[in-house]
Amino acid sequence: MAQTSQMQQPKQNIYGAGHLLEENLEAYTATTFQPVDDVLKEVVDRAARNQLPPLHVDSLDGLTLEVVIRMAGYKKMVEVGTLAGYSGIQIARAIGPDGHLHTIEVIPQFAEVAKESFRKAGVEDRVTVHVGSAAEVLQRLSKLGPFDAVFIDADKENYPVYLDWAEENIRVGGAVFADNTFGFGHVWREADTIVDNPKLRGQVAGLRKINARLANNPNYRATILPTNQGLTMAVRLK
Ligand SMILES: C[S@@+](CC[C@H](N)C(=O)[O-])C[C@H]1O[C@@H](n2cnc3c(N)ncnc32)[C@H](O)[C@@H]1O
Repeated sequence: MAQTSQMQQPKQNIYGAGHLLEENLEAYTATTFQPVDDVLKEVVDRAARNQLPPLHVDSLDGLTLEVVIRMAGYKKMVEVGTLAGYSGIQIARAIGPDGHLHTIEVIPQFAEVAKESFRKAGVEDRVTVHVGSAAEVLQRLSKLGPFDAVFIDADKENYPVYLDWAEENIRVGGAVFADNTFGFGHVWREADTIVDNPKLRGQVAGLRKINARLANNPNYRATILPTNQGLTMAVRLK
């Protein structure tokens, strides 16, 4: 049918699942709300020149994170997964000059790129970049808690480990944010049905666990923003 043949093919992500947001709406939101300013664009370009993978938070999710953190007035935050500092800059802007962000990156080269990003964004005084495996660094950070919020955006398989830590180290009224919680379009599947891609199977298993845990924990009120990547957010009630 003519109408069908004129329809745009849905965009595909790296695992072949479609993006949720229709392309015209995606273009409209990007033009209107302008989630990527010159500072963030420079980070993306410099990260590419340094051959970092292009895995920063979806630009609209990053902006949402910034706006929600500002609304809540959070000041003391932890980020698991720094990469080049893209989302870290948005968090740092949101917490303001009297806030502090501890961000954790396992690859030293990425951490160096991120430090440069924080310098260039003028937020280096309010950000500490910790180099190391998140599970280990988090244990050391416990003594600085409790924290207002944690943004989980590293190895998806280990999200449940990071959620364990977050549950112990955020205050009542604080929040857990987790990125990519649609599992690249596959989170609706039982993980063990993903037979052809063991990495994705592990990622989906981790993501399904944290979504279910947050959705069913009476100490939290949780939702998932239905963006292209899925952004889970949960506030601690008690
Ligand atoms: C999706 S990227 C983070 C993107 C970043 N939050 C942003 O939006 O700009 C995930 C990052 O987590 C790091 N990472 C992966 N496993 C990790 C671990 N076990 N501990 C700490 N960092 C880890 C990766 O090296 C990568 O830089």
